[in-house]
Amino acid sequence: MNDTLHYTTNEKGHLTIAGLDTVNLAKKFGTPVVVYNLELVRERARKFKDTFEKHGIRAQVAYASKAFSSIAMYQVMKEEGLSLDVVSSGELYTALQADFPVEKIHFHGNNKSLDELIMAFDHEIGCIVVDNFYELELVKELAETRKQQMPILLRVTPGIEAHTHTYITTGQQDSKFGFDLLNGQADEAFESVANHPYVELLGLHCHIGSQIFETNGFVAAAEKLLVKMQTWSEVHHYSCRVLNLGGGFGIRYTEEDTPLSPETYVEEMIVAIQRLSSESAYQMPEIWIEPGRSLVGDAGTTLYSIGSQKVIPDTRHYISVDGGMSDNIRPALYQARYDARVANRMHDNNLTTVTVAGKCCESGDKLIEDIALPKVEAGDILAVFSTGAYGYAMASNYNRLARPAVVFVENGKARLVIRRETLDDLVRNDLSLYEEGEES
Ligand SMILES: Cc1ncc(COP(=O)(O)O)c(C=O)c1O
Ligand SMILES: N[C@@H](CCCC[NH3+])C(=O)O
Repeated sequence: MNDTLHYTTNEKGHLTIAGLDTVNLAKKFGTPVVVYNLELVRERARKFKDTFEKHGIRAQVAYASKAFSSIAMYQVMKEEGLSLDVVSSGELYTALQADFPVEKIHFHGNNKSLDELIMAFDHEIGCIVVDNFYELELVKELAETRKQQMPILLRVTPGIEAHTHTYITTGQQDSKFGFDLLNGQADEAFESVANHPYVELLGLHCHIGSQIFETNGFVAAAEKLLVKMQTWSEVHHYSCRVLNLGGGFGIRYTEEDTPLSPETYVEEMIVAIQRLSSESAYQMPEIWIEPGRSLVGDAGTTLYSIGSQKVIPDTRHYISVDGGMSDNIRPALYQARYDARVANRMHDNNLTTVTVAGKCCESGDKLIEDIALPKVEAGDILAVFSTGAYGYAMASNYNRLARPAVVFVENGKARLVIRRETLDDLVRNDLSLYEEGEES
């Protein structure tokens, strides 16, 4: 992940992804289309996993599938031996459809419904990451009435603010997620569940935020959680065996981003946790992590067709594409920056500054402000990089735009893994006022 953004092109001056000509991909699958370089996804998955193995650390690397949830991506993660973090019955259902091993599924969320919890019990998933007292009581009740074992982690907020956009920090005290570690909530939760006959408390979980480029936040969080686990061990003679530090490992969207490699994040966590546990004579816990963005983010590229242009002299030159905030809400929501190239003009260095606009009826629907691109014409293909995480996953049908197609490329082959929505898909759940229907 340390290398600078690099693009591969072919003899036609076209951008390639995993050896395939993106202009051909756009022709074959239409635009917008999200293309995943699966080779990169697998490489990242292996680097996270192998680093733990190399150091002989018991670990689970769970793909945080909110970043991009699809049957095919779950199958890839299964092939790579990863675990899976799901946050809804929808993601759990997708995992079941992908035949993902249930014992490696971890269920997150700050407001899981009773039905969702029952689904988790029915399918005997690996663990529920309990977020609050209401959920804890539901889980205990279900486990008792069903006389069924359920492993859990307690999600805690360690009071650490990661250096990232405020909407995507989660570990600080004022957060909707988790039991507060400092004000006694975590202790209260522990006491209500430790030594429960059916609910097995595996350990603690925290997630300090997303798109983080340094390791000290993870180390500080590990320390806070370990100190708590050690206290419970001393006071209550209860040993937690799992320390889950969540996800949040940053990726490169533009040249300004400076991500660390998966090996660095993992190694620094291991060193810190080994040091902390040996200092406190606490047994070395299993380390679980939940990367989302860093597994699929920069492996994804969205190909758009360029349509209209508008030049406002001395002000701005807009070029518009056939998607926008409906397939990538991140620029509008977080002021996220992206990089792009004109896929069929990779060798054209006669650049001009433009703003890439989407096609939604919102002035704020700008995918990239002020980017240097060659002069373009209608029908050119714009490739926006690093759209693989929280792009398709957060897509909407705003303005009744259809969600794009998704394609995986690997070993010189492209495979459609999510069909483009059709106009019929868009009205599938609509009911006519004039048909016989349910009365209220
Ligand atoms: C609990 C939890 N785990 C993992 C993740 C994945 O984060 P990222 O995609 O930044 O790795 C998130 C999202 O931020 C999360 O809320
Ligand atoms: N959706 C956010 C990340 C939130 C992660 C979930 N806790 C993003 O696009 O960056």
